[in-house]
Amino acid sequence: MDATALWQRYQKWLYFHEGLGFYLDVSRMRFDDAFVERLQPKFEQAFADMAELEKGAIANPDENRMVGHYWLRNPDLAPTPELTQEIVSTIEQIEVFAEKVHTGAIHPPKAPRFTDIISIGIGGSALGPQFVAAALAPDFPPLAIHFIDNTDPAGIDRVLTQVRNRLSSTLVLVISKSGGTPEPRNGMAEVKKAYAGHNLDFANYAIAITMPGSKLDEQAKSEGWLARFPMFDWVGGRTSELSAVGLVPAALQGIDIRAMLEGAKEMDDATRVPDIKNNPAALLALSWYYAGNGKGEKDMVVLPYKDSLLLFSRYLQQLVMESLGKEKDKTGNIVHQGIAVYGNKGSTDQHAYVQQLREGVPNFFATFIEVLEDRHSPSPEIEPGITSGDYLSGFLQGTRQALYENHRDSVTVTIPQVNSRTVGALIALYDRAVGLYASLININAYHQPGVEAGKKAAAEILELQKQVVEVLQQEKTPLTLEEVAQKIGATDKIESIYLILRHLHANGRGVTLQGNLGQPSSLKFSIGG
Ligand SMILES: O=P(O)(O)OC[C@H]1O[C@H](O)[C@H](O)[C@@H](O)[C@@H]1O
Repeated sequence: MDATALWQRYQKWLYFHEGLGFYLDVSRMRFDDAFVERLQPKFEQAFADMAELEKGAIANPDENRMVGHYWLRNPDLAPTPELTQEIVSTIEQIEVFAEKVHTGAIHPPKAPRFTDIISIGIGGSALGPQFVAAALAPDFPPLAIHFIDNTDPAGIDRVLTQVRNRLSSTLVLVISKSGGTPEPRNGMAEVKKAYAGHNLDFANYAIAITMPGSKLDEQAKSEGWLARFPMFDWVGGRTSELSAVGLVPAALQGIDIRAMLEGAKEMDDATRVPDIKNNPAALLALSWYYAGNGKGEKDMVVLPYKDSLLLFSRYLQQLVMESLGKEKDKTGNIVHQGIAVYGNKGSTDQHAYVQQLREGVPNFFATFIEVLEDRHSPSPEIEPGITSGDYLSGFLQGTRQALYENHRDSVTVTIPQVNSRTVGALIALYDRAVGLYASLININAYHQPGVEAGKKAAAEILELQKQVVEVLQQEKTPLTLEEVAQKIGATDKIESIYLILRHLHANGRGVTLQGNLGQPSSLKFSIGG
């Protein structure tokens, strides 16, 4: 396509939202009108599915749940007045609480103000708060946030070390929808011990964000924690940023949560329009379908040209891959769907893997995120007439062009600046794009059956560990792996037993071994003695 035709195509497909100052350019995806025509019936179905979902249909039948994250930013849409009230009052509660923490009306027992937050959560209970903190927290927030999003002891130590001198003025958010996920449970248990070690009563510092009645909720209630905020059954973890999960940490950091909700609501209104060309989420879903042939054949590389949006790709990774990565479609056919998502930021990534994008395996399409405002103040010139921001902008254009010339397609999302409204809008845009795309390919985007397998296997390993330790504690003489396995009747688990013992040995857990480390079958293990 020559330059004139491409410019025509650019203008033909450019989407602009005036209220948000938001643009979407899909001109560099090479679909033609016939393709759009062909997808039209699927889109009609997708728009209808979304309308049903928003009205409160059981859109997640496998878990028998409604899917209501859109109601969070427009509570009047909720299917019952009770739900509307619940949403409205939770937001008010969050604002009042944050205000009291900021003014010192709520303060730690031995200090006038809270200074820091340790936020404990994983998956959807971490990625949104992390993304939003990096994108929107002021340079000097009223409370500085630190995340524990794993059960890695060294990671936990790192956070506890960062706040070691301020533990007595550090709030702890424990965020878990289910209230039973092992990682945050472990993080909480360790942090609680750290507070006890400093003679601080954890309950005076701890806040639970979880479904009412969950294990975590019960614990918070019985121990009299500082506060509890509800997470609703009908909000999935990966779409929970605009529920208490994201709003509590954001409000505490001084982020304008009303503006985030407003931006999301405006984008929800725009993406409800049942017309592909005038609906930015539909244009994204169309582009994804085109790129990957409706089968995820191409990966989505997300490249925001703005440091503060670095974590957007990670946030999207869960949203897209956990929602779309499914073995079966809704009819039960084996489909192995999904779209792989990765990326960090431009122009940084141009000096890392963009070489492969331009010349290597053509197994991706790019999503550029452009921010029009370089910085809040005027930029100095670093060459006559040229600023650093001009470079950033030039690099984005250059990479988009270089990829296109080599038959690598891209979409470009443009926002005027990174602020609470535009971040809310981005979250809503992708929520809807995922929902629409899921309808196009006929899968349930709102469950995650595959996650359970790993959890179950891990639980079995921990059970096996207890048995292994018990056997070795009873034995007087060192045992080989085979002997251990035989004694517990698990000869098929010999490799697991080896890995368990190697880990215990490396951590001074009383396991001694003799033999050749490079030949596991030569090893003999004992405990104590
Ligand atoms: O918030 P939680 O219930 O602790 O869940 C945390 C995360 O873990 C699960 O394994 C799910 O796959 C995620 O969708 C979820 O966000």
